[in-house]
Amino acid sequence: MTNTLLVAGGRVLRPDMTVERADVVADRDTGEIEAVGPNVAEEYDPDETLDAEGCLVMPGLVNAHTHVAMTLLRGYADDKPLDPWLREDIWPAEAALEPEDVRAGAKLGIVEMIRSGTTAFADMYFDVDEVVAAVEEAGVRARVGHGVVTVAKDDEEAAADVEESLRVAREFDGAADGRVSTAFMPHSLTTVGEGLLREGVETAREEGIPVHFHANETRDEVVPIVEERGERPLSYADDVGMLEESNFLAHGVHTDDEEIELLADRGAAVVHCPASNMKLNSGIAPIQKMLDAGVTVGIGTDGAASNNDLDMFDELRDAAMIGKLGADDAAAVPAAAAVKAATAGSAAAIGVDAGRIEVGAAADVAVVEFDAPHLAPTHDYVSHLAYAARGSDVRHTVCDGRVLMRDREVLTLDEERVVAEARERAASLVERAE
Ligand SMILES: CSC[C@H]1O[C@@H](n2cnc3c(O)ncnc32)[C@H](O)[C@@H]1O
Ligand SMILES: [Zn+2]
Repeated sequence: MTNTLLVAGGRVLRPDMTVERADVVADRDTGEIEAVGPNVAEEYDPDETLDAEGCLVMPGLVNAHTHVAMTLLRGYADDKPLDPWLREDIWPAEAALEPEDVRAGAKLGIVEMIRSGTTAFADMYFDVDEVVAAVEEAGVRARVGHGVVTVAKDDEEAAADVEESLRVAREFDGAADGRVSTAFMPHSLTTVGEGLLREGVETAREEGIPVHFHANETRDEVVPIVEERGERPLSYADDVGMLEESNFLAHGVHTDDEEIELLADRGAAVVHCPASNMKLNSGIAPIQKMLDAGVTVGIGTDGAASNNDLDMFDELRDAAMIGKLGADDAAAVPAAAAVKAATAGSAAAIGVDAGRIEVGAAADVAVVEFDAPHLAPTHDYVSHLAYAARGSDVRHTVCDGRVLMRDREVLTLDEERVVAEARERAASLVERAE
């Protein structure tokens, strides 16, 4: 007998963005969706049932680029562009981080994500064992990695940082019953020196470890690469071997047409972070052009210090809105494209078999309640997901067939304690940093 979870009585968002009345059955032993259909509930005697009456059952959202523990620095430094923000505020504060801070910040971020229907995320940070422990306890899915920065380090320290990222990628792959996967994560093309970047990427390729990095985020980052190397950043990344199909880069704001073709040709994915790009005034990524070229596009929040929340509903609305401004075309990045990017696109980008309600896919589900005034009337469910719904409309969240939030109560973490601990750790972190 299989151990099953039934999500009953709702409407289901299918991979082609159509919506139908259907029940969803998850096999909790395999963590996969076992059945989807209008009358499948009759065939099962489920171990657990979630009521989805008046709700839309959609794939759990996938936050394809974040620094989850940066929730501790939410609101710590605002209203600056990327470079001074990192150098004057964020990096000095992060230098004072203790492993317990990373655990507390990660738990806070994960609670926020579970509450807003996110079931998987990709994370680049430090003290990755603490992030993994938080993921394990919370029941979500994540691709994690240690972010490498070699600038301002001596040769020995720099090489050790690369080695640490590879070690982390080897050690934690498959942790938390397979819900954790890993990547080698050089921070960016300008913050990691060429020699070590090439060595690290080559080792990662040899061992089948994906690579995740920030790229083409600001004009200030692109210009020196072009001036020093006489080539565009993604041409350099390609030469280093960073545009393989399993690899994914965050931002891609200042990406020209040739670089878009290169991405499409090589198969590396782009994770669009519209809120962070707006807040740091980094620019507008050419997302519609990327979609037209066949590039895999996912969506991420980036860290909570440049967003300032981890709500993927905000993010997919921002993606749809700013996509129109960037393309100077109201038809660009339509609702369905944004929803696809935040689900199947993000899942493909980070390499998890989720992001779609389909038999055999991971049983990662968000059940969104549609009875709030801001969702009435409901002419079009997909339109509402992109332009009107909020994270707080999520009623239940399921990952790997396990209920993480039922009727807006997070079951796997003690929300009050998580928030209190994060407040305490953030206060002492900031004291230590000043
Ligand atoms: C070395 S771990 C990751 C590193 O990235 C920093 N970070 C946060 N947001 C951004 C961003 O938008 N671009 C580049 N780097 C960013 C974070 O503070 C960590 O130091
Ligand atoms: Zn980032």
